[in-house]
Amino acid sequence: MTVYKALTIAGSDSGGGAGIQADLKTFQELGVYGMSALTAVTAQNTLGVQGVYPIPLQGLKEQIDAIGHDLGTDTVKTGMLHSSEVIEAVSDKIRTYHFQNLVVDPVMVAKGGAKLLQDEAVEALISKLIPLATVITPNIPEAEMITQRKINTLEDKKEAAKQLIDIGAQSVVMKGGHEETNDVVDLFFDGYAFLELTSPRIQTRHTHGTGCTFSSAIAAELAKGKSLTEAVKNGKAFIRAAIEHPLGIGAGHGPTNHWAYMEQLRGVKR
Ligand SMILES: Nc1ncnc2c1ncn2[C@@H]1O[C@H](COP(=O)(O)OP(=O)(O)O)[C@@H](O)[C@H]1O
Ligand SMILES: Cc1ncc(COP(=O)(O)O)c(N)n1
Repeated sequence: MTVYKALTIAGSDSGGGAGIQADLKTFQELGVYGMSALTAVTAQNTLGVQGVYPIPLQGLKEQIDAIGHDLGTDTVKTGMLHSSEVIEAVSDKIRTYHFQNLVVDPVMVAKGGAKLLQDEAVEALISKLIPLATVITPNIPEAEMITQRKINTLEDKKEAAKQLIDIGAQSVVMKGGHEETNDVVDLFFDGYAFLELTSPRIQTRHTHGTGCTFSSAIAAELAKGKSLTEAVKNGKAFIRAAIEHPLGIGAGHGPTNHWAYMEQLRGVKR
């Protein structure tokens, strides 16, 4: 049996909708063996983030070493990295172990407004991590922060995507969840051609962890050897199903449904 492996380097969400919990659920659903290196523990639920507790840097490094020395991985996904020290340590480890297929979700702010990345860490993201990325998956505010340009039109999105490639990413998916259009358009750019991934905008408040889930689905598909374009298309199908069939739990921004995509493929009704 071939076992495909994926490592998430991200924060813990006690509420289970975002962070490493969302990542590991997504890996599992897509048939990939999930591993994790925790950057921080958050006390969090559908109402917001109540606390952020960074893991000591040495503890984070040892978690990645533990995987690098023994199990190895077919893909790495990064989420909440919190500080420039963490970004530098993670970039060093990725280079040391020659980890392939890096999906960088440049998490900055939680849906409720809590800061998950310190402002001064954006510089480290640009100089250390983005140049290693196979694909980077910013939402519009994150892309604006990294490129220092306002993004309003499709042309703006394309220019920002080109800038992210110039910084060193191999490809970009600029996510359209934060726009106000009828359809959600995620723009994929591999440095050569643009591909618009369009789906109807679902009217829902249950969007906690959408970015984490989407980037993990892409990472899982890359681990299985799918091409970048296939991985991004399948990732979009995974998150679309997860948003379309929310679990309806929690009083605030509830989690997405990580079972929905595979249940849809298997024709299962919950
Ligand atoms: N209301 C929605 N309807 C359909 N798809 C959505 C919706 N909101 C987000 N998505 C999808 O979820 C993924 C994450 O998008 P986005 O919300 O922009 O990222 P983030 O969670 O990082 O802020 C994207 O693939 C986007 O297309
Ligand atoms: C630990 C952690 N990591 C990431 C997010 C971002 O979530 P989203 O995917 O909704 O942007 C979060 N709320 N908590």
